Amino acid sequence: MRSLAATRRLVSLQRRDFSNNFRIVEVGARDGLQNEKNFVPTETKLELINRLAESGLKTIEVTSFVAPKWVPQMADHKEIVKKIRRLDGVSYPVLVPNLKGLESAIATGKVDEIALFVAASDAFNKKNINCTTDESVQRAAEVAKAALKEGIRVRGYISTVIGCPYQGDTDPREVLKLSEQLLQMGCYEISLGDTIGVGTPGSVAKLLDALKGGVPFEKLAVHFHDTFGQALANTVVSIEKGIRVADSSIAGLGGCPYAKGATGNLATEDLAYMLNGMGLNTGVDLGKLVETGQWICEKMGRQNSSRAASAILNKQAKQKC
Ligand SMILES: CC(C)(COP(=O)([O-])OP(=O)([O-])OC[C@H]1O[C@@H](n2cnc3c(N)ncnc32)[C@H](O)[C@@H]1OP(=O)([O-])[O-])[C@@H](O)C(=O)NCCC(=O)NCCSC(=O)C[C@@](C)(O)CC(=O)[O-]
Repeated sequence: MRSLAATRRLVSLQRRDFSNNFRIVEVGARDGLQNEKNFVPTETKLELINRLAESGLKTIEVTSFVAPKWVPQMADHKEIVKKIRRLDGVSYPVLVPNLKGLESAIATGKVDEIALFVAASDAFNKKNINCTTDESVQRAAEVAKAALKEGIRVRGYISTVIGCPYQGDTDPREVLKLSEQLLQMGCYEISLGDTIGVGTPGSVAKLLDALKGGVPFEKLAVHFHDTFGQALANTVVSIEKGIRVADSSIAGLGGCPYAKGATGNLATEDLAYMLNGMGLNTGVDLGKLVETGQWICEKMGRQNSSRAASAILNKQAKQKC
């Protein structure tokens, strides 16, 4: 017979959904590259996506169907979705800002999942997608409706959930309202974006507590940028609160073109290393991730921002000597 204390512990764990499975949503090919000034050749992007899939990642955001005038790096979106080597069991979503983007994505005949995005700040929405928050919700609703009609799965992003570069701190109640609206539109998951990486375990806990009760946590993901070096700590807090999905970017690539000073996302290698250590199952091969991260950094002539990758590569180099 189980003791009363053990039963209480089990019930409490079940309530908080402490499942051992954790899904990493890889956003390096989109969020990671969109801010790069020099155009990354399409062939390099394709090889990056194919390598990421081979490392065991199950969701890889591959590009965005935004206006090339706004983000020239993503102008090869059609070619990308047509030429990826698709693996069974892997989803390859694309970011879509409006109906025009959705129509282009559908025309490729290859898109079965999209991601919509709105921000919890009028000022950021205006800079990023040239409309107010209310207009962005209306736009997102139209896109979601049209996508779902075509049998396309829809994920939703909320940006600036902690702070906005133009407006300051974000009120968690605004994030709650937007989350409910995105769920009503039919988004299967909401990714909470700390776009400029200002969050701390304190502010992230406050946000998640404000969402508790209003949004099912199994429908939430977190998307941390690492500007202040808080992304891993913020992820741990989110895990403690019951979240089991996080977005990250290989080698910590990235930054938002409309959020000056924001650095890349949490590095996928750092996230995978930490989750392994916490006994959470991601299904990814850390060694392959590290190779891919280093490969893309060498291709782009940039430094690898993953601390775990640098440590692993240093150790390997020493062993060779
Ligand atoms: C939304 C718009 C298009 C509005 O931009 P706009 O200028 O207001 O749009 P418009 O409807 O007036 O059209 C202007 C021109 O763009 C064209 N156009 C219009 N739409 C499209 C389209 N889909 N694809 C291709 N072309 C398009 C349209 O046809 C027209 O062409 P013209 O007649 O001048 O030749 C623009 O502001 C835009 O593309 N913004 C995207 C900015 C962006 O990509 N930001 C980064 C992604 S969000 C992010 O990174 C945050 C996230 C998700 O990662 C989470 C986090 O970290 O918080």
